[in-house]
Amino acid sequence: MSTDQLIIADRSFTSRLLMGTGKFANNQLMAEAIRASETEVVTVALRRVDLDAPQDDMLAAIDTERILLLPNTAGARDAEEAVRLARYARMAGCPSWVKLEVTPDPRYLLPDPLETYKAAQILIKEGFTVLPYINADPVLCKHLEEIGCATVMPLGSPIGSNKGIKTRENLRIIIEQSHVPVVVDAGLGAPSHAAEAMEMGADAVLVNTAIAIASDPAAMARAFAKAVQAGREGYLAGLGPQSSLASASSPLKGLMWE
Ligand SMILES: CC(=O)[C@@H](O)[C@H](O)COP(=O)(O)O
Repeated sequence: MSTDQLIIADRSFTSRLLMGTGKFANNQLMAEAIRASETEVVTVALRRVDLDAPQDDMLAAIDTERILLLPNTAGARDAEEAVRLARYARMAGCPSWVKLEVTPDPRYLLPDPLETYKAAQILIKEGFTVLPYINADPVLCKHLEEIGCATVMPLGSPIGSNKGIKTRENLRIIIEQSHVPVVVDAGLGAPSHAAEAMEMGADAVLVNTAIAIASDPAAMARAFAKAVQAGREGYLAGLGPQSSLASASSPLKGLMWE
């Protein structure tokens, strides 16, 4: 087993690629992509599945022996709706982990910081392990960490936009300050975006759209997995500093004709 484990709450994971399950053309493509990604955490929108129906095709496609099924509260417009969805998942037998998403505005799907904080407080008191999706706001991240969130999940850019990391400076501060894993979530549209997040020192990334809408989702999932691994290894190896001036790679003194 790799010694470089991602630890979230009381669980450890080898893969640092979390995957969403929306937007796949069918469950078979989704299952193939999940396998190819080697992910160990898959998020599922509570609104999309019937937790009371064990034969629900979508859940059947996920090997829950190996993979943590992380219910998310996608579609919740305020704290009350998010809390209701999380309680429903637990009552239906899901683990007490929840990816908390509160997005009142359907146009940009940006997370509501106040309602997310409020819901996180309630759910943590009720014993949930809470992984909140949030704006890349370093102050909010600190507050969520202080009340006991298991991770922070700041966005790279809006959900489904594929624009990559547009929040780089704030992410840098969040990564520097955080004592819980930082999972860059949303907007990562290409494997290089995921590598960039990992090279910055993010602990993990979450990707859905870019994999689901690729012409070959399984191949794209594999590409993301490699990029996440490469970015992580680059980060651990210690990237050199950037400079606005050039510095020669070969010696400029002692040349043969000198
Ligand atoms: C908050 C949310 O819904 C994201 O987890 C989303 O599923 C992933 O974002 P992308 O679809 O942009 O990869």
